[in-house]
Amino acid sequence: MSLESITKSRLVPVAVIPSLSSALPLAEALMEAGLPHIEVTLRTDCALEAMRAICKEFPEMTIGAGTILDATVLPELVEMGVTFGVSPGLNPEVIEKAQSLDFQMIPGVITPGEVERGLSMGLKLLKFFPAEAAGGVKMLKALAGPYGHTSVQFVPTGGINAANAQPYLDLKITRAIGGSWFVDQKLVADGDFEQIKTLTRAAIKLATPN
Ligand SMILES: O=C(O)C(=O)C[C@H](O)[C@H](O)COP(=O)(O)O
Repeated sequence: MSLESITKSRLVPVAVIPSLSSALPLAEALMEAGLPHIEVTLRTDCALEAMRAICKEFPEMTIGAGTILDATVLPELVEMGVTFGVSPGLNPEVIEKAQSLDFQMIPGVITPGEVERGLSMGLKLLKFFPAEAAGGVKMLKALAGPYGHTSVQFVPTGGINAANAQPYLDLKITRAIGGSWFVDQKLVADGDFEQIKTLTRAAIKLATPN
């Protein structure tokens, strides 16, 4: 499976799943709202099981794993049908292992040095993280100067919400934006999937090009 639905919607939902019982209702809410993909962060004990359940019940969804901090988890992700991985930083060991498994990683970068490290490893899609704290749209625009003519694109993530998303989306170098504001951890924990659907529909409206 490709990243087609991410490229089309320009939106990556970054979810923290507190308990296994929330996994399928969350995936269903995203599907019903019109977003057939999810990034599940590896920050909770049930994250792997949650991804396995979503892969099984929603084979039409594109599933990604977030917060990949070491390479050892990668074979299991591939085996269960996860399509892409996201990490807060660029860890060459993780990238090399992912490449050997033909698994797409979207590592986090901020600085020109990190961008070039990614380029030298053949990566075309990088996460700009933590976007707001690291200079936001201004920083990303500055990076678009020397790197805009290459084929690299970014997924700005970190501190992005409905109020500040638009200027990121307006940049050609932005493939998609990532965020948790419409799949908020508290809403997931409270089981408020109706509100998640409402926020997701609004986020899709904001991000999807006309
Ligand atoms: O751990 C990862 O691999 C991540 O993907 C980090 C997340 O992108 C951000 O934690 C989301 O940031 P917020 O939208 O501000 O909640």
